[in-house]
Amino acid sequence: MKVLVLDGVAREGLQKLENEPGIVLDITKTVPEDQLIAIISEYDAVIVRSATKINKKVMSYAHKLKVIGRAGVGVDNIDLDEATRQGILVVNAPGGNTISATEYTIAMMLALARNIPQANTKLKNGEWDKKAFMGTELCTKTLGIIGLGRIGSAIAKRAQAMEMQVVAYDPYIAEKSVISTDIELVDLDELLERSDFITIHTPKTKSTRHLLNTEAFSKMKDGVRIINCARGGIVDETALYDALRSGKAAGAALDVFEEEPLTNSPLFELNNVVVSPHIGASTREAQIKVAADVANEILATLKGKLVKNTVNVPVIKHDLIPELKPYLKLVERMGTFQSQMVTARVKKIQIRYSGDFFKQTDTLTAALVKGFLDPILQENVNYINAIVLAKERGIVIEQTSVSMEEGYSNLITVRVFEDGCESSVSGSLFQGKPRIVGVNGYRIDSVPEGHLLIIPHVDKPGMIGLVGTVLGENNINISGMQNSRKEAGATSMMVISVDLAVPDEVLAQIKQAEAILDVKMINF
Ligand SMILES: NC(=O)c1ccc[n+]([C@@H]2O[C@H](COP(=O)([O-])OP(=O)(O)OC[C@H]3O[C@@H](n4cnc5c(N)ncnc54)[C@H](O)[C@@H]3O)[C@@H](O)[C@H]2O)c1
Ligand SMILES: O=C(O)CC[C@@H](O)C(=O)O
Repeated sequence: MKVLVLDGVAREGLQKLENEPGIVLDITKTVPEDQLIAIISEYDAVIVRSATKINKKVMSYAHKLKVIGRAGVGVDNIDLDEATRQGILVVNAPGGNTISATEYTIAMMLALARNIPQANTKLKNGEWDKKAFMGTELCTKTLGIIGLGRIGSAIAKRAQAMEMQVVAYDPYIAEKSVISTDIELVDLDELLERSDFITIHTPKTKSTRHLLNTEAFSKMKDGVRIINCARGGIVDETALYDALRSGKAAGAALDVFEEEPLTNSPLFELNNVVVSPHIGASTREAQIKVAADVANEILATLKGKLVKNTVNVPVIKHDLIPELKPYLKLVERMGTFQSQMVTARVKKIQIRYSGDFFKQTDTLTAALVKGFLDPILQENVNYINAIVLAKERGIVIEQTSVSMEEGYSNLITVRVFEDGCESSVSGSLFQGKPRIVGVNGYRIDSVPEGHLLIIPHVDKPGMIGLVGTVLGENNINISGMQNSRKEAGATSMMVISVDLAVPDEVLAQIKQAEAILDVKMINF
């Protein structure tokens, strides 16, 4: 397996990956896109910081790529939709640089309040100018934090230690009680109206792009100071420039920009703007932590283990992995079972989870759909792209969860709706091992391994013997057999485990027998 490491990711953090037998690490600086395209096809994994763009074009050359690792939080340099479409896992290292980015933001706020960079430059240019640098205290001032996640809440703690009043806007935090009681959660307009300093700590998304635009600036206090150490483009740079020129804003500190790298901007001409080249996470500690975190994720992915910090598939909590693993196997097998039962165009797959599935039903559904599509598609289907591929084929995926039922502590039932018909399979675990416990409403108990024959037939004497004889004559050994009926004399369901795949002509021989309604062979 080959891993390409770009953008100067800290080597000290990569030791685990480097020492892993069977993994070759190529570590290099940021390379231009044409060079990346020329080499990317060799690699199973790539690790980047924020400089390299892993876009659709790069991915179209990345034939072996299984995982993209981001040594940091923001993944806006990676085309997530395309990665998902191609079944490439994207992982990141979200916590490793929180403290560094937090401390840097506080440093920027102080630099802004006290004109430290400007005073430094003037004195080094030979001017002792005490009068030019009248600053402002932070104590008692109101800090507005937009985005109260890892960094936003760490900023709040530090700002409170400096006796600032903290207000915050984060529409995804519902309860005041989940955060520090001293942080006042307000709506955006109130934050804009009340804050002396505004700092942004959201990702860049459709809803945060140009969140601070001309209209937002018009609602702010005169003399407001803006800090953006999150992502360029959350502040509209033109609107900011106008606010600084008009005196509406007294200053801005920016670590991030709409276009990066950036060496020339009207903002750089303004004396009350402090800038830096996206270095909020640039400390040795943070870089070693994010490199080590992402290396662990890459290693887990390449070794086929479950991964914690996934960006484009639902996250599985590490401590749930042992519990979840047998269910993942079960649902994948159930999906494979169902795709081989299909006789007409599939319209909908409906999954019903009864019992406690650790709130991981999205992951289980992805595994089930993977199992369903895998036998019928040429392209690589995995947990990442399975749902997207199903939707592209017009298949509706529905899932519901209910509490325990039917005597099973955990039961999963999949119904597949086809043009004019439907079929179902139920599964559960027995002593930690997957079992098929129902087919089209018939109770059975079969191990989903090897080959299963599914034979609905009229409930009358001699049917089991008939099928057993045909299989025996063709030297096919039966390793398990179940027969189930709903009522006497109606239809029964025979489920037979066989040691070998049954040839088509033998299936046809069984099928033509009187009272046999159908024969399907399911291969796992
Ligand atoms: N300058 C740097 O070098 C540097 C370093 C680390 C992180 N970052 C950036 O800092 C930002 C925050 O990182 P984090 O680790 O705290 O992320 P996080 O995911 O922990 O927190 C983000 C918060 O933003 C909130 N949010 C999302 N959309 C919002 C909206 N429309 N309005 C208000 N709040 C919204 C979320 O609810 C969440 O609480 C990210 O953009 C990250 O890329 C920059
Ligand atoms: O890696 C970097 O240099 C930037 C990191 C930061 O922007 C992040 O989102 O984690």
